[in-house]
Amino acid sequence: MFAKQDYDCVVIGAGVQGSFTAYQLAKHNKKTLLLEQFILPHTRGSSHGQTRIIRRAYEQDFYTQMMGEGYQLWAQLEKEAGVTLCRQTGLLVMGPETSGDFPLVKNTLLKNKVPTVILSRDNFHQHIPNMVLSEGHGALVDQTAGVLFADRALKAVQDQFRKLGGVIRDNEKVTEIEPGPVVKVTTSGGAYQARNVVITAGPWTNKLLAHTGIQLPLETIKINVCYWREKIPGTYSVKQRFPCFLLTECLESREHIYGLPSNEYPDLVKICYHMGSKTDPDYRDLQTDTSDIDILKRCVSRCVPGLVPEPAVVESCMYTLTPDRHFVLDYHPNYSNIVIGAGFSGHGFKFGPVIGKLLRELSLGEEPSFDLSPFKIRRFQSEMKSDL
Ligand SMILES: Cc1cc2nc3c(=O)[nH]c(=O)nc-3n(C[C@H](O)[C@H](O)[C@H](O)COP(=O)(O)OP(=O)(O)OC[C@H]3O[C@@H](n4cnc5c(N)ncnc54)[C@H](O)[C@@H]3O)c2cc1C
Ligand SMILES: O=C(O)[C@@H]1CCCCN1
Repeated sequence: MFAKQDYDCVVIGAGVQGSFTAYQLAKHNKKTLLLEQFILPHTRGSSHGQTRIIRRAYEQDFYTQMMGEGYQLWAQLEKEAGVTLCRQTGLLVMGPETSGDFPLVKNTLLKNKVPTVILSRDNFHQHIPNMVLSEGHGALVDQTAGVLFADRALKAVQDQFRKLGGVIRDNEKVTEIEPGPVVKVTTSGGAYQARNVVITAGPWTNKLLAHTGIQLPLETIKINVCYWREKIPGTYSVKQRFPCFLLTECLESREHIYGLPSNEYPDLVKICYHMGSKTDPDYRDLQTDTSDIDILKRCVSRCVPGLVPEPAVVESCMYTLTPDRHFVLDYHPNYSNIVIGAGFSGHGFKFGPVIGKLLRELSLGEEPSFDLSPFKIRRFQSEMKSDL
């Protein structure tokens, strides 16, 4: 057996949430180990890829308010690391004007005084050329929104963590967790113990929680990340100040469809369906359902006519969904020195710096900076009777 190495805190999983949590713990002078099953960087979880949307446009006040601090913390990391991680583009939100999510988002933005432009049918084309606003749909722009450079951000926060004295061990899969006043963590390459453990294992969360006697109602789905070619190069480019966009629902779909201006791959616009089919994270590519791509083709053809309605590039990513699509940020129900950050339901990246801070606060027994009641495990009581 390996001799056990002592840490104040072990964080399991070096995606965006684990990396920011480890960074926050190291910043607070905790001797911290960040464990990752794959060699970094990797493309097997939820945090890889060039871009993500950052926005304050949400149906719920609590997310809009959390992002108030989110932007400040992203700017702080940019300053510390000396790299650009965000580019402001605005987010165009479109959807049925008086039902579903659109009026909720509009209300949250106005209530929280987020810089927002409400577009009318008359001035829509002047602001947003080459896109179609469907009959009965409203449109607005969250001006604070933009693109986050995801891969660059992950590297930046991991580098800062190391600079603070943190240790990252990649290519080490956690194979056992033994709860207790001191938690013992065994990996494929070593054995560690710590007063506190944080589990941020993304799609693998339930596989890890199995070692601690509980299962959460999480579902992992595969997302087909589609890039669509501009018929005329540059039409939807970030350089032309084309915004990110979010269709709350449309003729082709009741799920959200979202897009980012062409940027990371020349002349290709990323447009995805905010749903996918169930998958086991260890067998992601055996999930070959493409019904989402068929929906996207029809929607792109109608609403974004300057794109070739056939994806030129398809990459893969995963969401870990909770039943209500809100995160899990809580103590383990049976062990107060194990904290869980999971179920980011396809919208967690932008919150990375805030989640890191909140999980650090929970882990160190501090008062959380935001009300965490929407994120408690207790809300799943009916789904997980036997475990609670
Ligand atoms: C296509 C797509 C588009 C998205 N768009 C947006 C967006 O525009 N804006 C936004 O805010 N969010 C977006 N998201 C969501 C966001 O990317 C995720 O919420 C976030 O990346 C989740 O991070 P995580 O750290 O929880 O999970 P992961 O990134 O999956 O990290 C978990 C890590 O734990 C490791 N791990 C698991 N088990 C073990 C083990 N036993 N031992 C060691 N390590 C282990 C994994 O290998 C992995 O690296 C999108 C997601 C996808 C897939
Ligand atoms: O979190 C986001 O901002 C995007 C919006 C649409 C769905 C995917 N995630």
